[in-house]
Amino acid sequence: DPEEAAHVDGAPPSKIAVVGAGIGGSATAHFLRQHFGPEVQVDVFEKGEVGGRLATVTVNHNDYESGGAIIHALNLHMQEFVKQLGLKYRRSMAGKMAVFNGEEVILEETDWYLLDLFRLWWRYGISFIRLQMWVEEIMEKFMRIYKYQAHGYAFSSVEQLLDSLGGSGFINMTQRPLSDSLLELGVSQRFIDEVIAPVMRVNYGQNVSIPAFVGAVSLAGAQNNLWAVEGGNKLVCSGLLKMANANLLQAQVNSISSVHSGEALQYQLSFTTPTGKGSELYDIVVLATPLQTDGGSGIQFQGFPLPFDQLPSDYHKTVATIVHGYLNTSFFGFPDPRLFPYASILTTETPDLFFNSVASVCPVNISAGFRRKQPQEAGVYKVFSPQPLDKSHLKTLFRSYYSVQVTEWQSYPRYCSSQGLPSVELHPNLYYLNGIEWAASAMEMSSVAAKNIALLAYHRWNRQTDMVDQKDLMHRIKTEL
Ligand SMILES: Cc1cc2nc3c(=O)[nH]c(=O)nc-3n(C[C@H](O)[C@H](O)[C@H](O)COP(=O)(O)OP(=O)(O)OC[C@H]3O[C@@H](n4cnc5c(N)ncnc54)[C@H](O)[C@@H]3O)c2cc1C
Ligand SMILES: CC(C)=CCC/C(C)=C/CC/C(C)=C/CSC[C@H](N)C(=O)O
Repeated sequence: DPEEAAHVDGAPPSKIAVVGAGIGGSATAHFLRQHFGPEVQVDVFEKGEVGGRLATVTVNHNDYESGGAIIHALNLHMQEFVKQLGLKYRRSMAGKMAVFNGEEVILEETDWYLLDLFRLWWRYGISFIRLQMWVEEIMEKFMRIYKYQAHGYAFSSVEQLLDSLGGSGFINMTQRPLSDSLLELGVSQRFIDEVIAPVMRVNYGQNVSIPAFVGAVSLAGAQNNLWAVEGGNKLVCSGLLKMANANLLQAQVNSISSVHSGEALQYQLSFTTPTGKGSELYDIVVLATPLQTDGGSGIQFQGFPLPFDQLPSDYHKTVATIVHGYLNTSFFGFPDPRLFPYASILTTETPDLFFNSVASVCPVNISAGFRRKQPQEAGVYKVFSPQPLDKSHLKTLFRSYYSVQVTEWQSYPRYCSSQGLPSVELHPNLYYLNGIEWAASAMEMSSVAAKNIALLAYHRWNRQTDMVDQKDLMHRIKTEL
């Protein structure tokens, strides 16, 4: 029982560990400092690079996002971090988009908004209006989290959090395929195949049977109000760690054991640093890393049972290939590259198609007079694919190239609508931030989870049960003094 956590009443924790310095771990360190105050020691363990899945690669003296790239205009935690850290916004320059079915471009954006609308209506009826309204409604409900968190409310599970935002409707959305929800909404099968499936492929590398909740987040990520952080999104992570006055330890955590001394429960973290092995005791531990069996954190848990029979299932592999070269526009039906008008190409679910998307990308420092290269010039492109591209794939997509850089990501959960959502409270004072990714994986989801876990840890430590899993929060907040 989490409320049984044993510590001397009234005494604050002296040491807290956070495992992982991606956006989730860095934001957790920041919020823990906010809630527990300046005295507590916050140690952040990171086995790789600060930023985790937010990372850049350098091409020709410019840096490009190879992991998490875009942020929604209504992602308020990310917005607030950027403001507090004195960083700058970079508007996402999407450019024109097209959908390719392996043989030809079947759908394209033009310079004429009204023409685009007319074409959408002609081809799909009012599906796109229904879809837009559906995504807007979900976003509006999602935004409630900021109010609840600002008032200090926390949730003990992802289900409780989602329930407070959108009731059983949101929880159902994590359990049913996106395609079912959209068909029920009156969206046509053709629209699902030609528009929705390509968006799911570019964003989550998966198909329209992923759960409706993550599907809606993915569709929000296809709207045109997106931005990124000037200089690279990972700057938020290093900035938050600094602002939190956290100790960053370059170390891989190998095991976490529970240690009881009298009334008190603590956790012993054993870890490996570049110079040797070590171990430390902590009052509170936050795991801000995926815990899946294959390629996950590799942490062993000793002395206490975990609240799941088995670790959450595997993550999906996404390969991000950044190519500096000349796009082979003939492959898309444009023998003359000067007539190729698109900045990004999405793809339909087509057997034998080896890539999910290819897009001309902007460097993270766009202010230095950037101009998107024309297809007849050498440019920098990002290809997402489920498997690494071989030479023949590269030859198909590019006439020639100067450089190729490959990042193989364990990117997001392999979503399936029958899986449940894992617990985020693993044992008293031991929390699992990335449980939220099984609802949807995005920078803002990890940030929302970070705030929730910092609040939850604080309320559990201080036994403030009236601040956890409260019902009817909208009404409560309105009537609070
Ligand atoms: C290719 C790609 C594109 C994406 N695009 C977007 C996008 O455009 N917009 C968006 O919002 N989201 C996007 N995402 C998702 C987003 O990047 C993630 O949801 C988010 O970055 C997850 O952050 P996190 O801190 O929770 O996890 P991570 O970033 O994975 O951080 C976990 C950290 O823990 C460390 N770690 C693991 N085990 C240990 C251990 N035992 N000891 C010490 N350290 C350990 C890891 O090295 C890692 O740094 C994308 C992801 C990928 C892969
Ligand atoms: C969490 C909420 C409410 C909204 C987030 C919307 C958002 C930004 C979703 C993005 C999801 C995602 C995992 C995108 C990956 S690929 C991004 C891009 N197409 C690229 O080319 O890198």
